[in-house]
Amino acid sequence: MSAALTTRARAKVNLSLKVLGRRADGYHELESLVAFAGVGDELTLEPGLELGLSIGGPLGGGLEADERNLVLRAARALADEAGPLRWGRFHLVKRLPVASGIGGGSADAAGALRLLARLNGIARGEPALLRAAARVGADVPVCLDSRARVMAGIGERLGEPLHLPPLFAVLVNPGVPVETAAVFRALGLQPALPAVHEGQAKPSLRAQRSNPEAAALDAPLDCFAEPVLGLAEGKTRVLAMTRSSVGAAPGPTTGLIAALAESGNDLEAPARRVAPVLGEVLAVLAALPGCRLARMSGSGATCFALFDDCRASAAAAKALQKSRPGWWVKPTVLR
Ligand SMILES: C[C@@](CO)(OP(=O)(O)O)[C@H](O)COP(=O)(O)OP(=O)(O)OC[C@H]1O[C@@H](n2ccc(N)nc2=O)[C@H](O)[C@@H]1O
Ligand SMILES: Nc1ncnc2c1ncn2[C@@H]1O[C@H](COP(=O)(O)OP(=O)(O)O)[C@@H](O)[C@H]1O
Repeated sequence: MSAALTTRARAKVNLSLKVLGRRADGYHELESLVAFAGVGDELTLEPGLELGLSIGGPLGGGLEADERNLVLRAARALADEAGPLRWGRFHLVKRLPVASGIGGGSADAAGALRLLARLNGIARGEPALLRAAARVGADVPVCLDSRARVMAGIGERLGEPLHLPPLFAVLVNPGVPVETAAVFRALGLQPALPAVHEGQAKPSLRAQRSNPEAAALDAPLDCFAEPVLGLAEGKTRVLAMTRSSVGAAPGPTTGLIAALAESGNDLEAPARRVAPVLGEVLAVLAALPGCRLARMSGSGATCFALFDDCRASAAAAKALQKSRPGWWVKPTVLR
């Protein structure tokens, strides 16, 4: 019997998130600069004949270890894509809040795929692995190797890994689970009509928008155009951002934060309608001494604050743990 295999399922943080439009199937086209935190869940695979899952950890309480769990869904998806697998029993130590915009479940699914790939000698770039990831959830592909990059499409188009300067952050969750689908619904974009004939006039995204917030979104691209957003374009913009940050005084971290301040998260406003406590979280973070940027990750409700150095982020986390004992507060470095 082989020894147990272990992996870390790191929290994903959407440093910026732009919604470009809604596809005919209802999913939304995004462009997001994603980074990963030092904090995460832990996943172990004990090789054996049966596929199984047990869950522990401080935040594992409300999570069922049944076939709906993303760990088992990922295992089944890989078996569908790659054929019969050697498998075993997973144990998940849940440290990330559930349904919180930092992709804990997606990271667990990606971790399960990595462990099964190791056990079965499946290479990291194997198409079956990537297909299985995309089948399980929009955020799973980017969590496969958990490196900072631009993610586009609905999450299946990934830019090259980026070497961002370290971002000293505090992650905060007020303990209110937020369903991703509810936030996208609250954005209020109508699905695009499917394109029937080549060359046919294509309805603009602007025309689809059914509320003022959505209308305020800047949509330079038509969702029928392929690619919706050349990943190269997104990548160039991020590289320009990090490059300009390198030259900016006093350091790359500060420069990157300044560049990020010019972007935003298009899901923040609809998420605030779904979970009004977000307004309070963001205000509290913005008022922390040394906070350079306060923003929501993904569809919420986890928010992050960025600081110039780790002393400032550690002090802010300490103050927050004291003043808001009911909130989940984690100082971490995003990379
Ligand atoms: C918004 C993001 C940003 O990174 O993060 P989270 O807030 O979930 O962490 C992701 O796109 C979420 O990815 P993930 O959580 O894997 O989404 P899925 O399970 O595939 O989809 C959940 C639901 O969200 C909606 N959805 C999701 C992704 C997307 N690009 N467009 C959508 O409209 C769909 O209604 C879908 O049924
Ligand atoms: N292993 C898992 N960890 C977290 N959530 C899971 C897991 N398996 C299934 N889920 C379900 O997936 C949904 C998304 O969870 P999660 O990835 O934590 O949030 P988000 O997509 O907002 O980042 C939740 O509704 C949760 O019930």
